[in-house]
Order: sequence, then C-alpha cells, then structure tokens
Amino acid sequence: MKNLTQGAVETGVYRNLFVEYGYSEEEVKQRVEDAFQQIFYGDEDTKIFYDAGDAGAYFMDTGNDDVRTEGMSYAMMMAVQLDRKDEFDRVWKWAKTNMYMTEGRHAGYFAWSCNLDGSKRAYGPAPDGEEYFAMALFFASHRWGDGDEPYNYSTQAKDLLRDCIHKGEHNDGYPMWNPDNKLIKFVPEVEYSDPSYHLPHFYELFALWAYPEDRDFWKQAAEASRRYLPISCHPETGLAPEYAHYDGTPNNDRGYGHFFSDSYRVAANIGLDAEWYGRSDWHQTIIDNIQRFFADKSPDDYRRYTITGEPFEEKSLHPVGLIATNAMASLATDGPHAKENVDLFWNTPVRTGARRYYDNCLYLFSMLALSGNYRIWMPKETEG
Ligand SMILES: O[C@@H]1[C@@H](O)[C@H](O[C@@H]2CO[C@@H](O[C@@H]3CO[C@@H](O[C@@H]4CO[C@@H](O)[C@H](O)[C@H]4O)[C@H](O)[C@H]3O)[C@H](O)[C@H]2O)OC[C@H]1O
Repeated sequence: MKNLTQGAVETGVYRNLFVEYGYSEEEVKQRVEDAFQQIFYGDEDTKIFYDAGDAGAYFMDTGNDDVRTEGMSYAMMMAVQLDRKDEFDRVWKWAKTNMYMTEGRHAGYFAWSCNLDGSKRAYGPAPDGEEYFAMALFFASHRWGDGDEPYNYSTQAKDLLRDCIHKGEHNDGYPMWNPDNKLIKFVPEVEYSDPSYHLPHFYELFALWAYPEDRDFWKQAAEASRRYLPISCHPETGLAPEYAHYDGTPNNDRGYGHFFSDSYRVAANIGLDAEWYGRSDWHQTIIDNIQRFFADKSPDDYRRYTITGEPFEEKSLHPVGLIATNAMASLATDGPHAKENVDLFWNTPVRTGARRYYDNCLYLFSMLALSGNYRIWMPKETEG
C-alpha cells in the first residue's frame, strides 16, 4: 500500500464488493434498481424525489420539510451515475432557479435550504452542496455533452468552482475553502471545517477540469484533505466529530463536536477515495478502527458518541444511514469486519417514515458504490 497524499492516479477499477462477498450479479443489479425506484418513485413512505412540474423536481428533506443543496446535489450525483438525464436536468433546473443567489455577500453560491415552493429559507450556503453540484455537473458534461444554459454543465461547474475559491478576493464575500491551508470550511464565513465535507477524490478531478488557473489549488486541496482526514478521526475509535478545527480537534462551540449525523459520511468518503484513487495505510487504519468500534453495537441502539466512544443517551437519528456508510467504508479495507458490514447493509431495507431523507441518500450512495456503480466519468475523448 502506498501513502497517498501526492501523485494520485485514478485506479479505473470499480469493484462489485457484493459479488466478491457472495451475492449474485443478478440480485445485486436488482437491488440497485429497487433502491433507485423506491427512493425516486416509490410510495410516500420511501420516496424523497418529488416532481414539481415545469419547475423541475427536488429531493425533500422529509424530516425538516425543506429542500437542501445537500440533497439536490446528491440527487444529481445519483442520476448521473445511473444515466438518468431527465431526473438530473429537472433537479438542476429547480436548484438553479430557486436556490442560486445572484446578489448579496453569497452571490454565486446556492442557498442551502429552501421551502418546497422554492422560496429561500436561508440565504447562506453549505459547501458540501457546491462540491457535489460541481462534480455531478462535470460528470453530466462527460456522459451527455453540454447543452444550452443552464445545461451547459461544464461551464456551470467551472464557474461555481471559481466562486468557491476566489470569492472574497475583491471584498465580495468569503471563499468556501481557506486560501492558505486549502481546507473546506463548514460555511464560508467561519474558520473551521466539517470532516464529512472533505472529498479529496473530487478535488483530484477538479484539478483536471476546473479553469486552468484554478487547477493547482485543487491539487493542493486534495493533498490537504488527505492530510486532514487522519487528524480529524480519533486514533482509536476512528470517529470524527461533526465540526472540527483546522488542526483536526473537535469544535464543540455549537454542540457539534461529537460523532453524529454529519460524521457518518466520513467513512463512506474514505471508502470512495480508496476506490477511485487507491488504498493507503491511513484509509484502512481509520476504517478498521470505525468498524471495530461498531462491531459490538446493535443498530437498534446506535447513539450519539464522543469521538473517544462515550455514548450519550441520545439515539442515532439515522441508523440506516450509519449502516450504509460503515458498509461503503469496506471499499477501503479487507479487515476483520469488512464483510459483516456489507452483509448488515445488504440485509437492511431502505428507511421508511419522516426521517428517511438522509438515511436513504446514504443508502443509495452505498448501494451504488458497493456494486461498482459509483464511478469517475471521464471526458469521452480521454477514455480508454
Ligand atoms: O447564517 C448562517 C447559516 O446559513 C448557516 O447555515 C448552515 C448551513 O449548512 C447546514 O448544513 C447542512 C445541513 O446539515 C447537514 O446534513 C444534515 C445531517 O443531518 C440530517 O438530519 C439532515 O437531514 C441533513 O441535512 C448538511 O450536510 C449541510 O449541508 C447547517 O445545518 C446550517 O446551520 O450556519 C451559519 C450561519 O451563520
């Protein structure tokens, strides 16, 4: 294994871990299709995708009755991975029409939360949305080609990334990445991070496809995030806090210095980085630690935890999401708990009820990744 902080190259290999662990190709294919159908077109108890007619379509946060850039950008990533151009374009239309801000200090970003009628609930952005929008837009450009605005996907992605790193240079707001340490911020106006926002495997691709003058920044951001993840995950439990300072220590100023909903994504992200760019010692160490921590815990009793592993009384809000991310993490390890996490996820149905949005987003991502269907889509001319 290499120590991957520099010189990353795509593996081009997309394992079907379900098949490696004994499930048949046919049943895996069916599960992916079933999950997609339940989450996009299922009954009211499982779906989170809603048609808004001429306005497009949206993913609803069913627990908060709003539409979030997080979910919209996730929906676009799912759609492009599954070659669903119609769903992709309808979600992008809704997001660009209703969420994009053209004035104020956050002009150029997307309002992180909107009401179902498209009116804004907040006028601030959440950077995890922007990074997923940009990645999904590049992949759409490569799979389907660019169209007329707003379906000129690659230009939309490049413009968005330019704002993400250059805002603030002319007293026009704040960048989403700190220009000095190249770490993504929780929100643009603060100087701390959210470990679950770190997607070095995306930044490697931004370094290939962003405007030429921005590419070196993204290369450095990938390296910075690969240094940051190991220092923000606890050395024994592997647990990351929801918010963390730039030195990796938990930021509990607003009560988010513990392992809870946001944090779940760290394991999944490390799994995908290992899949796309190759596994390093640190990927495997963190995931082995996390999977060992959860090995003796029942999903019915998942809690909020300090990153040292002390449980709070409070139960996990999204246990299905946690099962999904701990399974996706198995892409980064062949450790003793890798298979049992995949088996547990396989035997877990999609979440039903009001809190299903976040769980089911993580569920479909994990289903895609573990079946070899969460891929880098290169520009056609450089394929092969
Ligand atoms: O004035 C600003 C506020 O605008 C600013 O708002 C923050 C914007 O980012 C928000 O984070 C998103 C929502 O939470 C995370 O995922 C949730 C995980 O738990 C699930 O239950 C839930 O369904 C998920 O949506 C997302 O990853 C983020 O995109 C944050 O919550 C807002 O506070 O805050 C600073 C103020 O100065």
